[in-house]
Amino acid sequence: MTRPLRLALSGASGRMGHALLSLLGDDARFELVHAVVAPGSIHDGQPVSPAAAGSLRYAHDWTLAPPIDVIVDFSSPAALALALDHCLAHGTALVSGTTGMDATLEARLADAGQRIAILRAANFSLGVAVLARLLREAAAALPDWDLEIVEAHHGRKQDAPSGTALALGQAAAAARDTTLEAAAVYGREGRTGERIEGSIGFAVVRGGDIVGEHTAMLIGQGERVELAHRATDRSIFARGALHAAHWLAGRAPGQWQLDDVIATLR
Ligand SMILES: NC(=O)C1=CN([C@@H]2O[C@H](COP(=O)(O)OP(=O)(O)OC[C@H]3O[C@@H](n4cnc5c(N)ncnc54)[C@H](OP(=O)(O)O)[C@@H]3O)[C@@H](O)[C@H]2O)C=CC1
Ligand SMILES: O=C(O)C1=N[C@H](C(=O)O)C[C@H](O)C1
Repeated sequence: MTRPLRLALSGASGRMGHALLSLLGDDARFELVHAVVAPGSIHDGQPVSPAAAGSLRYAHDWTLAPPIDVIVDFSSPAALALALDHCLAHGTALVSGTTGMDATLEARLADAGQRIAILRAANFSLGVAVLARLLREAAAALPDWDLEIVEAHHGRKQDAPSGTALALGQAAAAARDTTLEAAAVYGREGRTGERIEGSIGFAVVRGGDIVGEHTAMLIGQGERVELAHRATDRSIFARGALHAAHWLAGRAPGQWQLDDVIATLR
């Protein structure tokens, strides 16, 4: 029998950390060996909860981490940068769902694929992967229709638009032979003038406990196509990330995609 993969969590005390820990308790594919929280966190040094690994306690950095096969990161850009340092120093595989990075960290992450196996996704749900495919097809089939992307999340979310909304926008832009940099319009206010032809508009809703909702509206004259996904439970993201971690550990260096993982599930 093969031994379980040694898995570490970055962002272990967060909403996604909790969802991952809940699944890891029953997942024989993994042994949780390290669980990182923010420096100064009330969780630092406390027993990991829900208890996934006996006496394991939350840690505030990677210095005392044991050998790790794969890090799963749902945290913040600052925490992801530290997890990436650890992966590069030890050749460890990295699965990350963190969103809201600046261009410098984006460039470091893109470069990391030359040295480690890395898989990033703004959304680890199967439904959003299918939504992206449908949107690519619709955006190409209806090239002149206006495209607006509306997303809604809980009030504690730190970044906007969501990583998923941006990824959907990128997918649609590519299907129309343009880029998000060229086409995006983020929010509208005051005397905006007419809609810019060919633009992709983003609108953001924040409130309460919304897990994550994305709607792409393709708006024509006298008709409209809406493609929507609503997440109601974070376990969908956690399950997707653990599938990805199991698939990624031990792979050759590279920038791997969630679609690579999904292809093997068929
Ligand atoms: N790709 C996907 O499918 C999904 C992606 N996400 C993304 O995952 C990320 C986390 O989301 P969520 O769990 O809701 O966020 P939370 O705010 O609930 O949790 C953030 C976690 O990161 C830790 N953290 C924050 N800053 C640091 C730091 N500087 N060093 C070390 N640890 C740090 C926090 O520790 P502490 O508690 O101690 O402060 C906490 O454990 C976000 O970017 C979100 O957009 C979310 C859901 C799905
Ligand atoms: O912060 C969240 O909660 C989520 N973030 C991701 C994003 O920014 O797209 C994915 C999901 O919608 C939940």
